[in-house]
Amino acid sequence: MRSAEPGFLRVIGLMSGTSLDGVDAALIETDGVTVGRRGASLSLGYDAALRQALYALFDRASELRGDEPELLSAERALTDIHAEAVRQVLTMEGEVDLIGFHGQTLFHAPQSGRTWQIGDALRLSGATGLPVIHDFRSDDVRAGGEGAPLAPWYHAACLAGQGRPVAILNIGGVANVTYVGRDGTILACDTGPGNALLDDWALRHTGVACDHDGALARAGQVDQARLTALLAAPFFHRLPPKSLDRQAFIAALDLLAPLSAEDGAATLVAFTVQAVATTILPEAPRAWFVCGGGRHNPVLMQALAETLAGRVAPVETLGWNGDMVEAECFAYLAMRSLRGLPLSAPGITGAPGLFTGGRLSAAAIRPAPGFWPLPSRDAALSRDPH
Ligand SMILES: Nc1ncnc2c1ncn2[C@@H]1O[C@H](COP(=O)(O)OP(=O)(O)OP(=O)(O)O)[C@@H](O)[C@H]1O
Ligand SMILES: CC(=O)N[C@H]1[C@@H]2OC[C@@H](O2)[C@@H](O)[C@@H]1O[C@H](C)C(=O)O
Repeated sequence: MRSAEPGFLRVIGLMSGTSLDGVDAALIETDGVTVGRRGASLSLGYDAALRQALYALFDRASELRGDEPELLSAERALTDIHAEAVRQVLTMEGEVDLIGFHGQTLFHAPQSGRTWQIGDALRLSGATGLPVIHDFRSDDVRAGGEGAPLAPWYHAACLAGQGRPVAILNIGGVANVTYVGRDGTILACDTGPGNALLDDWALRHTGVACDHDGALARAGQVDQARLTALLAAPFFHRLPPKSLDRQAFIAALDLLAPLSAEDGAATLVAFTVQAVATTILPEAPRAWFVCGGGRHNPVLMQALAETLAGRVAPVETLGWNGDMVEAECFAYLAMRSLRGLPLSAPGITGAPGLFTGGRLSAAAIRPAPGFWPLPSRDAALSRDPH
């Protein structure tokens, strides 16, 4: 079925985040400016073998050339899970026009001019018969930006009528915030760790890569001296925009190693929360709406509510699906890329202007009627509120 809205395409966004838990897929209808109907969505978990293969690649990502057999084999497996996710959405939704494929970030070092998301877009296009936009971050980094976060474009497009200043806080493997000021100015950055360190800590101590419902952290005490040491890192004194690699604070696990499983988990939760609280924003947000897997952790949510000045609530309060915001975001960004609309902005990624980004891969595509020709870039830009 075609999108009912003229100029809108039906786009599947695919996100596999830094938590390494799997891939999220979500369909939205959009023209890259306005968000229309949200359609089917689902998550497919990585199996243990793929998760381990990816984790092993993280550890040596900065030295990889890109043609190592174990890298290529993980990339194929990763791509095929994404193709399966698309197939399942197609079964529920019928005709779709475009895919936005984030890929798995292996390495993110914008200060060295590199950000690297693996995933074979041409293979995905061939497997699904759909055009695929991918590699969303490289152009921004080449232009001098952080390459992340990119979700603020989507957060801002979805916010409507909330009292400002307002913040959307995503707590994934890494945490990031979108701040919208009184005058609508958008400022964004990664705030610090999200769940990734806590997942690694839980895996080490319990064999399960998640402190489910905060059970460990709830039973522990924060080690204030170690927390202070962690928060002394220069990152927390930098102004936004700024971004992080998943492994940026991995040494925290060694610092906390002498602690019990419970105290270490409590300290890591406090680390995530204090990192958010110390993020330098123009004004304290009146409300923080939280998305990403961290909002399922009640101990983390309670600590955020006790620490932040404004109201703290899950994005479900706004009628959003907090598990699918990032997948929807990459559908939205794919449409923006297709139309040549900006993905970069000074307040979001620190790029020195407004730039588009992303690449189109199309193998054996069956474009839906009306897909070509695209709306003109100039017409799109003149209607873009950002
Ligand atoms: N019930 C729960 N209790 C505690 N933590 C949970 C629960 N459910 C999910 N999580 C956390 O959420 C994480 C997944 O979050 P999410 O899917 O937002 O991450 P991601 O998309 O990989 O990250 P990123 O935003 O960095 O790309 C899990 O790894 C886990 O730590
Ligand atoms: C390099 C990279 O993959 N960064 C991710 C990661 O996960 C959360 C945070 O760090 C954010 O900066 C970004 O993802 C979201 C979707 C973004 O670009 O907005």
